[in-house]
Amino acid sequence: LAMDVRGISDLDLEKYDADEQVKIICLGDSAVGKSKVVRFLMKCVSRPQQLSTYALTLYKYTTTINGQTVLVDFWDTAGQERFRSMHPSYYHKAHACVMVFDVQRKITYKNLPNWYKELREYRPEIPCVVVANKIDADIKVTQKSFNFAKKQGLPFYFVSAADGTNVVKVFKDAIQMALSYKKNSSDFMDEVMRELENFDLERKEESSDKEEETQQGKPDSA
Ligand SMILES: Nc1nc2c(ncn2[C@@H]2O[C@H](COP(=O)(O)OP(=O)(O)OP(=O)(O)O)[C@@H](O)[C@H]2O)c(=O)[nH]1
Ligand SMILES: [Mg+2]
Repeated sequence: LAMDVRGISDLDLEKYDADEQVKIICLGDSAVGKSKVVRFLMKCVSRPQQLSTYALTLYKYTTTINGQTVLVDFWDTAGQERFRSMHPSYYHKAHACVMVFDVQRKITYKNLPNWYKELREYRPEIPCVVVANKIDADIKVTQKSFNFAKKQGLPFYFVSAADGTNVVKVFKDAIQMALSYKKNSSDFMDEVMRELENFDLERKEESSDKEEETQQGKPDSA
């Protein structure tokens, strides 16, 4: 699977003439507005593409950040969150997460720690932002305090997918964080992936050195 994902990414970078690629995922209870937020965003970007399967919609677009062309893969699920848990492949190699709740439904806020816990099981260190959506329904909610984000040290945004308040800002920030995460990543799984890649290279080098080695005598066996 890892090989496939890597293969596809490389093709994409060429196809889109991009310098970088980030995968952003979205978490939160059903009907909080995850899809509406990303659909609003797609109206603000150039050349958006959409690939849908029964369980997942993948949005792709390119954007320029700090002079670099960044290919953004945004993953949105269709209803899997009703089962309170996402398939592990959803988290695979994600670089940032946008966690959404509905300011009009307290239960969706109360469920944030559950989503956060699952995220951290798969991706211990990726940047995560918290989105309080549907503020258009009652602007007074922006005076309320929602302490979950502060307690976890996560950026927090009041958003409306209906009128677009802060939508572009959230994603701009999330992409920027994803890029700097990619640069400085120390997630355990990423380390493992890097080691595997290096291991592959070492083995290739080793086999081309083989002839030389046998002539010089067998190295100490470990
Ligand atoms: N007033 C208002 N309604 C919104 C907003 N965002 C989403 N909605 C409405 O909330 C409902 C659910 O929105 P979706 O985008 O389908 O929610 P979702 O999180 O993708 O839901 P699932 O795909 O079922 O998990 C829809 O009726 C939207 O029109 C918003 O910012 N303001
Ligand atoms: Mg949806």
